[in-house]
Amino acid sequence: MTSLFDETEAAPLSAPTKTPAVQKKSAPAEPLPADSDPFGAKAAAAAVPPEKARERMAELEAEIERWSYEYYVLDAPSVPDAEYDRAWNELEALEARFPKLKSPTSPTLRVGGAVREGFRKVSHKIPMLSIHTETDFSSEGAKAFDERVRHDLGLTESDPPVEYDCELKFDGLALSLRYESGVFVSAATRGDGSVGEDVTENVRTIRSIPLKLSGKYPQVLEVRGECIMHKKDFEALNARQESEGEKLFANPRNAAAGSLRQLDSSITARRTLHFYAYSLGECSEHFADTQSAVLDRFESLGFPVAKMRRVVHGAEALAQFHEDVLRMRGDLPFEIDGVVYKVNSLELEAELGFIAREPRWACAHKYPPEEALTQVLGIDVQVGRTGRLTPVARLAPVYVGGVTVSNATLHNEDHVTEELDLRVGDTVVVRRAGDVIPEILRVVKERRPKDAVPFRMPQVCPVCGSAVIRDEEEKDMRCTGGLFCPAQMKLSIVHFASRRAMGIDGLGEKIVEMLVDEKLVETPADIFSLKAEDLTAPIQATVGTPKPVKRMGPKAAENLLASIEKAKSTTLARFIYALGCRHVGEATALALANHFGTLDALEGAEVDALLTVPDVGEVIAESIHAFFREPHNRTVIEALIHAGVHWPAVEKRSAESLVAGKTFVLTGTLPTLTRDEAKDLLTAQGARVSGSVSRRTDYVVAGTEAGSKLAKAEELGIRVIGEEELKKLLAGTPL
Ligand SMILES: NC(=O)c1ccc[n+]([C@@H]2O[C@H](COP(=O)([O-])OP(=O)(O)OC[C@H]3O[C@@H](n4cnc5c(N)ncnc54)[C@H](O)[C@@H]3O)[C@@H](O)[C@H]2O)c1
Ligand SMILES: [Zn+2]
Repeated sequence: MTSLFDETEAAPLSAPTKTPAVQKKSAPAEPLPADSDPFGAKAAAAAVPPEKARERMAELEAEIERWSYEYYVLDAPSVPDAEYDRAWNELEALEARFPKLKSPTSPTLRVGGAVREGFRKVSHKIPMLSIHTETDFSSEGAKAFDERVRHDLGLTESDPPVEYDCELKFDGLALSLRYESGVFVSAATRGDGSVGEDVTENVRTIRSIPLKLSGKYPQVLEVRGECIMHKKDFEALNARQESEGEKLFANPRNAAAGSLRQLDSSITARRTLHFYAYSLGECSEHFADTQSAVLDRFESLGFPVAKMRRVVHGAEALAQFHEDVLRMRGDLPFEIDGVVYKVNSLELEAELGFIAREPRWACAHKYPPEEALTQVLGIDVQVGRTGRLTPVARLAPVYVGGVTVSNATLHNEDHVTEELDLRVGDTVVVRRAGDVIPEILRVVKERRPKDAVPFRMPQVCPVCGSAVIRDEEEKDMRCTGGLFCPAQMKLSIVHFASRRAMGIDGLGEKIVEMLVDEKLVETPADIFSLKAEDLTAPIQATVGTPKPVKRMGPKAAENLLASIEKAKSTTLARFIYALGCRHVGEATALALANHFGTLDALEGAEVDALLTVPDVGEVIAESIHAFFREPHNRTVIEALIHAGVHWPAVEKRSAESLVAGKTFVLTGTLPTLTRDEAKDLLTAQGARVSGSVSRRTDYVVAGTEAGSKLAKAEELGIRVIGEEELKKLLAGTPL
């Protein structure tokens, strides 16, 4: 059982469901399986009637061209990668189905982007290619690649497994660094694969790139790798951009690309970029025999190479790497979108060669996308255990982060209306990374339907109908029906019964959970009408439970009833604290009791009157006022008093507290109060609490094991009191 006090509110988001293994062809809106066709792109391609194929292919080409331009040239994608990949996969599937219709300028034949104006062009003697992506996110992706390699190499089942080098697939942009006589001379982006942009001056500002090589190096050496921005640098950059009113970057990849492809290298210098080497370009001599040896040599020459890499044999070990990396993905300082498998022997690589834009000896095995597009069908409001109202977006089911997601939390009203400007009907980018609750990153405004409805938070609690107030400090809306609202009942009762509130021994979390679930207790007042039979009866057997379980043993029930009886006799301060009004801690409850003297006076107090109580500010006054204005709460309070809860009359005194302005020193262990609790109670009434005893000390409060402070007090003749006397002072009784 998770604790009732879990910080995370019980926003009962239906847990994302694992996608079914079988795909239902009839309903295209259904979530699609993670298998070979995660986005349904292939199914979509198969559904295109032949006479519509040409049109659809042209449409997809145009879309991909536009998105590529935004991504590679402007570094500002308008759609998540998954949306791009879906279009790409559909186009590829259509081209396979209708090879005659394939355009000679199809994006599937090209690598990446173009050279941005303003940059000098650089030709790559050895082209910088793309990598074939396995569309199957499961272990099948690794198997498919291994099978293809074995087939292409003409291997049979009796041949041994192929040796591979496994690496991370960095999500950044590819760079080629050129060294002559061991000195860095130039750097270029991939561009369209054969012509890239000269970014030499910008790359010089990346600290982890050596400007001079150490050890034995070839005369000419091109080191290729990925330029990336670490996650924390990305967040810092976006925070800075925001505070300066500049545009925000969609993700670390675009931030890295945007920072590197600056015409003014002083801007690049202000951004923290990193580089990881992963392949060899032009080289004036034999460099190594295997891909893993290439990386080892890069390392010894002073290049950063990712630690996480592995030489393995066969498909199963590839899949194992994929799985192992996924588990540590969240802990990496940078983003990856998958892993890369490469045939380790460079001789075999040469034998395998290339097709179109891709080498046949490597593949990218990606992870399910963490971002996807979907539509907001509605915004529901849920009530958490502390009464907080949380808007939750109901989404058209979408495959993201490896599961099908159908809702996302929206935090609070400002988040919906101001930060996101989200309306029902909007198309949004949803993100789900690791086990984190899905969230909406942004709205695709261009796709907003005309009739999209702005969101308003309800004025009453959707669970219990009590009034809702807004906590300006926390920007949260809360249900004020704390004593009545079923959503809050478990926590309310645990608090009500707690040691420092009504002090009902034996009414802990587990029992409260049972009492509320069994509907024996619906408000705190019901506690006082519990009977022994209620407590000892068997729990309603639910389907599947083998035998009925007793709610409680007879002895425990008897003890609980006795402590409930005893708790009826309390103090006004404890009672006020037990009501669990938001922001009213023990110290405030005591101040309220002393100030108003009776519950009636407190219940009837207006905000202005509440503000005159020491330590009660605007937020607390509003909260108290709203709490007692809520008729549901007053009904429960009446029922409590009717049940026999009572307290001795409080001697109404002037606002002047006996401890105000006095200096206290706390030492040793007090019987019931912790040091912090005692301190809070004192400071709430305007006392000072000091750490050391001096002539200016008025009282030393000593518990057991009091040490040197007690001795000092005696030496200086300062009054020493215990917890009982402290409580008397706090309650306004002179000693
Ligand atoms: N959102 C959009 O609008 C949009 C537009 C265009 C492209 N994209 C994204 O870009 C992808 C296609 O980009 P691509 O053609 O550059 O292919 P790619 O990024 O899928 O794979 C090739 C690239 O991987 C990188 N890489 C990272 N680690 C590597 C390693 N260890 N070894 C070798 N290479 C490594 C290199 O930069 C290489 O150029 C798409 O799948 C899509 O996700 C998105
Ligand atoms: Zn409520």
